[in-house]
Amino acid sequence: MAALRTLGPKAAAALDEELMSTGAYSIDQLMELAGLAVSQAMFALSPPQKTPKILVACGPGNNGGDGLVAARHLYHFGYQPTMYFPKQTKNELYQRLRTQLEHLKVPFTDDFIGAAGKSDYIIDAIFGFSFSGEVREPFPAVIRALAEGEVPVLAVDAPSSWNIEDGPPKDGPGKGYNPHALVSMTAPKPLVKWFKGRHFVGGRFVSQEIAEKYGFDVPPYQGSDQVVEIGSHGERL
Ligand SMILES: NC(=O)C1=CN([C@@H]2O[C@H](COP(=O)(O)OP(=O)(O)OC[C@H]3O[C@@H](n4cnc5c(N)ncnc54)[C@H](O)[C@@H]3O)[C@@H](O)[C@H]2O)[C@H](O)CC1
Ligand SMILES: [K+]
Repeated sequence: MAALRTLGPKAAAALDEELMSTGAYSIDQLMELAGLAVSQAMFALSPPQKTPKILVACGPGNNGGDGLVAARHLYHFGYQPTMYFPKQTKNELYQRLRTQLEHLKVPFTDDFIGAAGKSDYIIDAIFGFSFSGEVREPFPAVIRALAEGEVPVLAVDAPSSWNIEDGPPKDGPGKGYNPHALVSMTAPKPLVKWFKGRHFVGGRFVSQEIAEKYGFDVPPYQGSDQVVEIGSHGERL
């Protein structure tokens, strides 16, 4: 069976714009569905009885927002999430997502490496389709730990530090980073050509008509699932 078609970074950003203008969605709604999909992918990989302690690393953009939402759902599923969210903006949405977690007594840490050593799984919600250039502080040490660590990682939309079109970096902190699992948002990005792990697609909010306009496929979601597992490179299973 043919692989699901990929969505490049420019088209992914344009799709987001369209969903939030003529599509009449708010960013809160899209992020809620994206984060719920991340939490369902985590549950499909390993339930809270097996891997209770999840470290969620959040970057400064919407990829990080997906991580904040996912952590709240994971808490309600019975996991014990811990947050690493070093670059916080004054953006009101992110402050609300943080407050929601604080009300659940979900801890925030500045010590990624220390927390990683005590975790059963890590969610990489650092950078998504708007990542470019060299990894800037404070993230190089975090990316290096993801690349070298033994704790399995679920990456949100992209393994952070990978070029969205050209895949894994040949040097720098992300060299050798190939996470255990990936959940692509809306559609796989071109970088999946180099991905080797378990692969899910989520973000169940796009019509066939919109998918055709942007040249990607709506994956075969089953029942009320927010994610569907596909092959590493986007093959339909
Ligand atoms: N339609 C969907 O599927 C949706 C996906 N969502 C998620 O949103 C991200 C894309 O979010 P965006 O805010 O555009 O950008 P990122 O989070 O990828 O990153 C921007 C953020 O990172 C900083 N940055 C960029 N490059 C670097 C660097 N080299 N070093 C350090 N920092 C860097 C930049 O300054 C910004 O602050 C997508 O992947 C999905 O996960 C939405 O949640 C909902 C709709
Ligand atoms: K990521």
